[in-house]
Amino acid sequence: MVIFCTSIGSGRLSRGTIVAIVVPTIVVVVIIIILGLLARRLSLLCWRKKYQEIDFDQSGITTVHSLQFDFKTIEVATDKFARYNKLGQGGFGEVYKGTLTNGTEVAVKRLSKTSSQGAQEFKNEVVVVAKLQHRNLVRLLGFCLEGEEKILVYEFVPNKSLDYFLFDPTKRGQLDWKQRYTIIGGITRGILYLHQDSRLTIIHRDLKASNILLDADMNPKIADFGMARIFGMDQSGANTSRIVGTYGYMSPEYMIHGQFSMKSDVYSFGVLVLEIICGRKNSSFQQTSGTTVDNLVTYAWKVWTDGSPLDLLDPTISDNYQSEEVTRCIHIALLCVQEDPADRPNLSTIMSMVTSNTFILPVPQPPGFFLQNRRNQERGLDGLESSQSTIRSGSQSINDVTITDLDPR
Ligand SMILES: Nc1ncnc2c1ncn2[C@@H]1O[C@H](COP(=O)(O)OP(=O)(O)OP(=O)(O)O)[C@@H](O)[C@H]1O
Repeated sequence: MVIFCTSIGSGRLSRGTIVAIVVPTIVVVVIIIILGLLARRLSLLCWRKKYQEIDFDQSGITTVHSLQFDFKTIEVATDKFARYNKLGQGGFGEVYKGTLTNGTEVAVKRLSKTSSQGAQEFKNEVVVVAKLQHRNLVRLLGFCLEGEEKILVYEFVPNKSLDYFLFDPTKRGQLDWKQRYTIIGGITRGILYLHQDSRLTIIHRDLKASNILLDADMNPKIADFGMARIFGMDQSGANTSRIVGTYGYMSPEYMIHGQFSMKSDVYSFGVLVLEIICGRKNSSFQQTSGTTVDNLVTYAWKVWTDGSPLDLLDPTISDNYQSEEVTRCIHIALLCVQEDPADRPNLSTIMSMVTSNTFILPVPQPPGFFLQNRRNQERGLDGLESSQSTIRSGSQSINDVTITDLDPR
């Protein structure tokens, strides 16, 4: 450049030479500037796209694409659904543990192939359910839909389910009262979110100990809350001719008349709380005194009215509990299992009852199945509520039972 300038200054370069050098230089500089501007514009565009995606997410629009896993990814994660990865088998299909390539552990639910629901509807439901986020709910991370395969991918919850501890004679000793009380609080928060705090009203319809998973710190996470939606099981009304749920946890009006509502979930919650307190399964609970045989709910009512509620407490819980807390939980459970759904508290009231010891609890009315149970005993139908089997409706059912099949009257 110095030579070039000196040459011009000394007048040694011809006009043609100057043009031949300067013009290409200017062209190159202009091209560099244009490319720089383009690059800047491009990065701005990318940034805006990213921003819009985040914004979309916050406004409630999640793309189906972002939730979709391809079958190959699932196969790799589960080592082709290897037996050693199998976590268990539920009414909807088999569940496997998987590890994604980024190290995230997932639970993969391979749904039975008989669902009648269409692919688009299935995807829509997954998008809706994946939006539900609460620390006491098992998070649905995505799905896979390829050929006949319908797969749901959940966050992996490491400590198995509540029934695994609660109903095992040795393991239930690992759950002290403090933990059980925390678990009751967490389940309450989870159902409150499903019923009232999310943008949807979700009635679980199958609340039970095996659907409560425990995380690394033994905090409860409700599982399977979206299954009914995902399967599109006759969900639109408050009455159904088909019943899904598990005997023993189902409210009388739901089991007998097919009427489900948030109050039928409240009933199941009440049964679950009683199980957590006594460490025994509702379905196998039998307490005989004289000629009467009580199930868990009727026994809880009996000890309550006798003024000895602590008789219900799991004997593996030694002295390390506050009797007012236990009594209060039994009281709340009895309010939840009352015969008339209108008498049962809603979840926000239950939340206040569980968290505040100054909240005045009303006097409970007799529980559902209390009178029913007495009638059944007289008529030799006692085993009716003792089966723990799950009932599913729809084409994927294992026990497709209609109301008339169940009506004990
Ligand atoms: N997200 C998860 N993380 C870890 N384990 C899970 C997860 N989801 C399910 N499991 C385990 O997989 C097994 C089967 O679960 P699934 O929910 O399909 O059936 P279930 O609750 O046992 O029965 P049902 O279908 O009658 O409700 C259970 O042992 C459960 O603990």
